[in-house]
Amino acid sequence: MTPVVQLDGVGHRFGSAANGVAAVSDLDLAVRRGTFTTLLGPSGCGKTTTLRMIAGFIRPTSGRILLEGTDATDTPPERRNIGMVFQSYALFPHMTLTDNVGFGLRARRRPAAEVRKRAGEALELVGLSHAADRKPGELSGGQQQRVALARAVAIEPSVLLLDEPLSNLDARLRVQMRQELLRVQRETGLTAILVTHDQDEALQLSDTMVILNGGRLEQQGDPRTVFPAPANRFVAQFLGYDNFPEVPGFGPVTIRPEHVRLTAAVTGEEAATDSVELAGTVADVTYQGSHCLIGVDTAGGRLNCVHPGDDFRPGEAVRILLPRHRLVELADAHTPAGAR
Ligand SMILES: Nc1ncnc2c1ncn2[C@@H]1O[C@H](COP(=O)(O)OP(=O)(O)OP(=O)(O)O)[C@@H](O)[C@H]1O
Repeated sequence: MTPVVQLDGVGHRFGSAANGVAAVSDLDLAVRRGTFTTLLGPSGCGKTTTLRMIAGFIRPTSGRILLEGTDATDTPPERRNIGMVFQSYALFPHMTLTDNVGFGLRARRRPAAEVRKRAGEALELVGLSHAADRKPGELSGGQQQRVALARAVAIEPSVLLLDEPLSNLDARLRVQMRQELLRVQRETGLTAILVTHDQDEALQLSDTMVILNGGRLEQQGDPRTVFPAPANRFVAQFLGYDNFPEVPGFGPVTIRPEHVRLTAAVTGEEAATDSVELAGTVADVTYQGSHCLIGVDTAGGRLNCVHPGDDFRPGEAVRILLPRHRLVELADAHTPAGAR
C-alpha cells in the first residue's frame, strides 16, 4: 500500500552551508494510512522541523517528500490537504466554535450547508456540540484544544499533524486528552503524526514511534518492539534504562532500574544461573514511599535500582542480581550525534 506520507533522504539546513545548522539529516520515513506515528526526541532534535516540512512550511534542502505517492516537495501548504493542531490552540477569539471549526471548509469554498453539517459533526466527535455557539474565550484549555482538533478533522485531511498539542495542559488533563486524541484518530481512521518529547505519550499513542537525535533517526518501530529492545545507548537512556554497567562476559548492555535485584551480601544464597551476580556498595538511598531508589557502586560502574523495601543504608555491601533475560545488549555503543 502506498504510504500516505513518505520522506526520502529528507534534510533541512538552516543558514548557509558553512555556518548553518543541520536541523534534520537524511531522514527516511513511510507513514501507513490510518496509523498514529509519533516523532519523539529531546529539545532541538528536529521534530518540529520535520513536521513543518511535511506541512510545507519549510522546504527540505535535500531529499523529497511524497504525499499519497506523489512528489509534493514543492507543493505549497494550502494545496497539501493537511490538518494541523498546535501547542497554542490558534483559534479565532471573535468566532463561535461552529465558525472556528468550519473555517477550513469555508476557505475551501464548500457550500454553507455542508460547512454547517461537517462543523457540527466534528464538534460532536470531540464532545462539544452543546457549546457550538460559544466563543473560545468561554472554554477551558482542554476544551479549546478539542475545538482545534475538531477544526483540523473537519476538513477530512489526508494527514493530521499535531505539534505538541497537549503540552500546555496540566498533567491530569494531558493524560485524559491523550485518550481522547487516540479515540478521535481511531474513530475517524485518520493518519496522524504527532510531535512530542514525552516518551509516555509516545508509548501510549503510537503505532510507530520515530526517535530522533541531532536531526537523525535513532530507531523506529512499534512501542512494544522498541521499548524492550532499544538499539543503542541514546534510545535506552531516553526511554529510562538508566544503567549501563560493565558486565563480565557481555558487550555493551543496559538494564532498567526496576529489573535490578539487591540482596544483603551475607545471605549466602546461591546465585541463580539465570542471573548475573555483581558485588557492590550502596551509595545512596532515596525514599519514595512504595519503594526506594538505590544507587550502588560496582567495579563496572554505578547501578540504579528500584527496590521494594527500605532495608538498605549507604555504605552497606550488597549482592546485585541482574536477570539475564532483562539484560538488553546494545547493537552499538552510542556515538554522540555531533561526532558523526
Ligand atoms: N528558524 C530557525 N533558524 C535557525 N535554526 C533553527 C530554526 N528553527 C530551528 N532551528 C534549529 O534546528 C534544530 C532543530 O529544531 P526543531 O525546532 O526542529 O527541534 P525540536 O526537536 O522540535 O525542538 P523542541 O522540542 O525544542 O521544539 C535546533 O538546533 C534549532 O535550534
